[in-house]
Amino acid sequence: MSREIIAVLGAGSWGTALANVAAENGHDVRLWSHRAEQVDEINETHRNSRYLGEHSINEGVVAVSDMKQAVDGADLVLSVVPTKATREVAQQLVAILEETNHKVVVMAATKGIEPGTYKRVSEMLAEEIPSKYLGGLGIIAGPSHAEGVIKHDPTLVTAVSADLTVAKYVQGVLSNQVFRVYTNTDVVGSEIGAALKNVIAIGAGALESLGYDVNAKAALFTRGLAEISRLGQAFGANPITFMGLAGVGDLFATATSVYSRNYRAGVQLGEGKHLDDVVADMGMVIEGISTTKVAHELAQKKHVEMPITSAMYRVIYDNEDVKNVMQLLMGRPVSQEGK
Ligand SMILES: NC(=O)c1ccc[n+]([C@@H]2O[C@H](COP(=O)([O-])OP(=O)(O)OC[C@H]3O[C@@H](n4cnc5c(N)ncnc54)[C@H](O)[C@@H]3O)[C@@H](O)[C@H]2O)c1
Ligand SMILES: O=P(O)(O)OC[C@H](O)CO
Repeated sequence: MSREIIAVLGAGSWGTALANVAAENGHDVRLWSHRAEQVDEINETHRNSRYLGEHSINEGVVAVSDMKQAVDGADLVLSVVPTKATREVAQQLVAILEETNHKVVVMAATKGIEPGTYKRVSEMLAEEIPSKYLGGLGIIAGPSHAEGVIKHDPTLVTAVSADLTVAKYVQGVLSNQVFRVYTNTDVVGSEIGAALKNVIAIGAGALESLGYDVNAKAALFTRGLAEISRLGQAFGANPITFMGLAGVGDLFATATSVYSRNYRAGVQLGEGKHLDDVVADMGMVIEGISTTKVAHELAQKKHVEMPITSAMYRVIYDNEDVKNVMQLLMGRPVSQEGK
């Protein structure tokens, strides 16, 4: 693989960890942050302490606060900002591409769905970035906590694009001995799996707060995955995708890990902490809060049965007690698996 120029947009935990992987693979990596003090810290101390504590970042990662410095001449752009910042950042990217007049491959590592429009992240990017500037478009998904990736915990992710050549290109750029990249062409299924596992992870945290054991958690994962898969299939996803890295893989990682912001938010909500305080104290994006509302609405629009998602909606947005919704879920009419 040749030495690629890679612009990473967003220097939170995941953007920094992905930039680190790319730099360790010998690429020319520019990590854009809209916060000047973060740029200075990364360049001077090779740390991003707010997001990744004392973990050191490869010296090949050059942080910049001017997006043009990151994007000029780039072969690959990784968009790693929260869902709600995706359009704004894409618009800034487009303004630069208009100036530099070159094509880039854009991969989003964001996991969410836009409220109101119900657009997946790659759909937002396709709407914002004119095709004449797109050398390819896709997403990166899979079980990959930044905290694990930065300390070289063996990690598998999937590079997903409708164009397999693009997915294979990203696979080549990012793969190494501890970061193994698969490919997939099911963008719809991968994005739905990546976004909706966060809803179930919040639920897993809530179960933990109640002291429920492994049977309850296994039930939540299994039936949670069943409803994610039902919604995905209503949008034309390949059901096999939900058995893979963007499905069960990421669901397992997120819903069992203390690294997960979604899981931790669920624990705190289950303990009765107010939603506003949970969000404020986390100081990092908790995508599942917004995704729960989006998924609840999509289930109604698409007439897909998603009882766990709806229960989580009531816990998060109607302040319903976790124990009550759990009892309601358990009291539903018994039914048949596989439907
Ligand atoms: N953290 C992980 O382990 C992980 C792993 C896989 C995927 N993801 C996904 O990646 C996305 C980003 O997550 P994260 O963990 O890096 O979040 P984070 O909260 O750690 O960091 C978000 C970054 O985006 C920046 N940002 C926010 N709004 C911005 C704007 N309008 N313009 C420019 N920059 C802006 C913030 O300053 C911050 O640097 C999320 O969708 C998340 O689900 C995270
Ligand atoms: O920390 P979370 O809950 O946003 O999860 C991070 C990743 O999506 C795990 O793959």
